[in-house]
Amino acid sequence: MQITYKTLEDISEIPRAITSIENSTDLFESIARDLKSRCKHIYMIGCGSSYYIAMLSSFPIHKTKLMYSYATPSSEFIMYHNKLEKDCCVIAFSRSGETAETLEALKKAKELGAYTVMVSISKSEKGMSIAEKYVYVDVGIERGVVMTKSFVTLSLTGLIISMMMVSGKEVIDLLRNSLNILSEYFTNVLNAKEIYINIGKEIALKNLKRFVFLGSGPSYPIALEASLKVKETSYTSTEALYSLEFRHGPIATLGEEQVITIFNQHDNSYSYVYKLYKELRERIKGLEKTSLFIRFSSRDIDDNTIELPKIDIEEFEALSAILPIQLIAVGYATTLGVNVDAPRNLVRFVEKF
Ligand SMILES: O=P(O)(O)OC[C@H]1O[C@](O)(CO)[C@@H](O)[C@@H]1O
Repeated sequence: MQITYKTLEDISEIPRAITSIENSTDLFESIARDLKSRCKHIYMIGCGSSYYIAMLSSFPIHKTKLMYSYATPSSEFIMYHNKLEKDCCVIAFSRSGETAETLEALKKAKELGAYTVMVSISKSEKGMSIAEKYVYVDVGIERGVVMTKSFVTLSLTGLIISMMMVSGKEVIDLLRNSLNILSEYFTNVLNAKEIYINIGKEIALKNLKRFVFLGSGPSYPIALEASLKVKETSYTSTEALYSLEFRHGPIATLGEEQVITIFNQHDNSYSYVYKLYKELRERIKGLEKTSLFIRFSSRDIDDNTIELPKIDIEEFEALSAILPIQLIAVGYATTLGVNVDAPRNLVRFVEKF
């Protein structure tokens, strides 16, 4: 049976969204230049998926140490940040531009003397009235409640602005090339989408109801987002951990019926995470029917691996795994009978807190 969901339509528009992002690089460059001239400390905030976008986007700055970048949920910013450094800037990510905690956090940031920026795919009057700079990325509306196309769009926008802040003009060619590779990969995944939807179906038919997502560095926010995507579409118990943290306690769950997903991107973490993957696979020999392994990587492809594109920007490689995960989540949830377009209790944005 052909599945037609708004969420799937949103996912199918991701390559087109990347074209819009490519066409906005001049805008992103001017924003990066402006931020670079004003700030030494950057806070990136958001709620839910938008907080994970903030985490991913802060990574390129964080690793250079040229400036300080911190990612924090909007709510934590409200409750725990009563003083900010000099030359501080707060960048908020929000699909709607309307989430109550994010707007409140921006107001507070402004009062504390920070320069405030909001990045959104919506033209929110509230957001525009609070943020000093409003970055609207036009990729069309998102019809589903869960963030899919918007997650990729806002992540790429944040990453591009961050990279432009800590690099020279030479980064533009690298970014364009990487966006092309990413778009081509996503198009190929979408052309073969039944493969990924069927992985989700199979997991549901095996009755596996626990998911663990392991990621390091830029893959950690992707693990968090993957975990949230499966949780909010299927109400299943999911968790995300830093990869090697699995050995420190959670390894006791090995042998339980569960799906373990490892993001093994090609950067400093590669050999450590690959070693962990091989070790875990060895330990569950004989239990493959109930302990399913999914590995995402661009290297050492084996039967458990979903191949990622080779991209020089590690954050882009990490992000590439999200589209297959979104399709797996849709296949899993719909097989369990959940309407992924309208998950229980979930609203498009939280209006009060
Ligand atoms: O990006 P926004 O619109 O601020 O929303 C953030 C979060 O709030 C929700 O829209 C609803 O809680 C989530 O889907 C999302 O992760």
